[in-house]
Amino acid sequence: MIGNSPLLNRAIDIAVQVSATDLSVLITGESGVGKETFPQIIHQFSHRKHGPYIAVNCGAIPEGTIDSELFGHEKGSFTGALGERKGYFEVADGGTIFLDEVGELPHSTQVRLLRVLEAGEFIKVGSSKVQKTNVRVVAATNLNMIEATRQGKFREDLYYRLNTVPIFIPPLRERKEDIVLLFRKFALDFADKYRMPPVKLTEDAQQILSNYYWRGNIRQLKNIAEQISVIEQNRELTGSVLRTYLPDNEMETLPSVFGGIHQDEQRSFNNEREILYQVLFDMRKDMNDLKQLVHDIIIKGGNIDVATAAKIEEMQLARTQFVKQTETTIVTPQHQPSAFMKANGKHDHIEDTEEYVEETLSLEEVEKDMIRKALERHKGKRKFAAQELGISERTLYRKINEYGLE
Ligand SMILES: Nc1ncnc2c1ncn2[C@@H]1O[C@H](COP(=O)(O)OP(=O)(O)OP(=O)(O)O)[C@@H](O)[C@H]1O
Repeated sequence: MIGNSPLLNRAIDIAVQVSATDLSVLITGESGVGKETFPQIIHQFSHRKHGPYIAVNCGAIPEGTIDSELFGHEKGSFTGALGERKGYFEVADGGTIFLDEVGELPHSTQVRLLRVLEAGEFIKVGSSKVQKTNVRVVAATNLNMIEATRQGKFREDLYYRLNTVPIFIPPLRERKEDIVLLFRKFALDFADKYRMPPVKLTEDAQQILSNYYWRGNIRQLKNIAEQISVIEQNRELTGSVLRTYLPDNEMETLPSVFGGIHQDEQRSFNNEREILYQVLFDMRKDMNDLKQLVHDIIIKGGNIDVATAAKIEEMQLARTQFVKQTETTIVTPQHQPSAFMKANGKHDHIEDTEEYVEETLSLEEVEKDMIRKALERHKGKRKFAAQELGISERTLYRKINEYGLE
């Protein structure tokens, strides 16, 4: 865990102290501050460290199945319950369970959870037999739980039971001294991952980085460190280049405006950069697919069978469609050269693409497309898709529902 600010150290101290007890802990803090590391510290420093540790993202499990996931079910207790199943509370007996996004739990599950916390008892879905379990619960949320209890979304008794020991993880902007340290660590990690020299920050870039608002906290910082590590040729990052990576909606918190670029143009520039970034990743994937294809063809003695031919055609089609989408997205409706195009001297190209203007994709469509592709790339695994997209699993879950991508 990187960081040395007094507020972070205090949170770590509390986690270590409380680990020796079996008290419930509620970790709060904005999204992306690093809450997930704390239950692991608590588990590792506790007498339960040789027992199981199970992390559950309550916000990512559909309401209809969460009781069964947490507490198990009996055979035939609902359609599709073909066999008996153990829940996490049974499996984690003797260990620790981490309930992330605990504020998202439905009411029926809150009742069951309260019973486990108070009596160490639970009942499987479809059963009448009371079972015992000895599990330490650590929960986390980025919601205002007092407000949630006031609005009746979260049971007050459960909130106080969970909140026996509260640990607050401060947002990144309140531990400025950690920002450059974290960036260096991520720059080294990504240099290793992409086999490139690490990006280094000039003095003014360090200042800008430290004074930025970081609404998405460490997750956002990590995401930006990755973008920079992949895209920037010059491995010494200056303040003016860094600014182009920081979303403009938080730019007012920076000491000065961009070198003469208008806000709308900057917004458009940022959207385009994200799309180009996506193109780079897609191209890398295509390269790997191609290498695999060539390898398969060589193994088959140079013969291309029907399946391989179909795969090649599919790849060509996907690439043509993506290039077309990308082109239409970066053409502004008023036929104006965008900031990116100006910067790259591609003004002529825009005036030649009138027929594309009507097809311009909305940001929502682009977002939907990116989410669909990320899910495909990770074979439906939301955790990895969310990581690639730089959003939380809960946000991804919400967007999947919103866009009907199930
Ligand atoms: N101190 C740290 N040092 C290095 N990496 C960190 C640190 N804290 C967090 N991270 C990284 O930042 C990212 C976000 O952290 P994490 O998922 O724990 O945030 P969170 O507070 O649980 O967010 P959410 O509420 O959205 O689930 C992760 O990739 C994590 O590995």
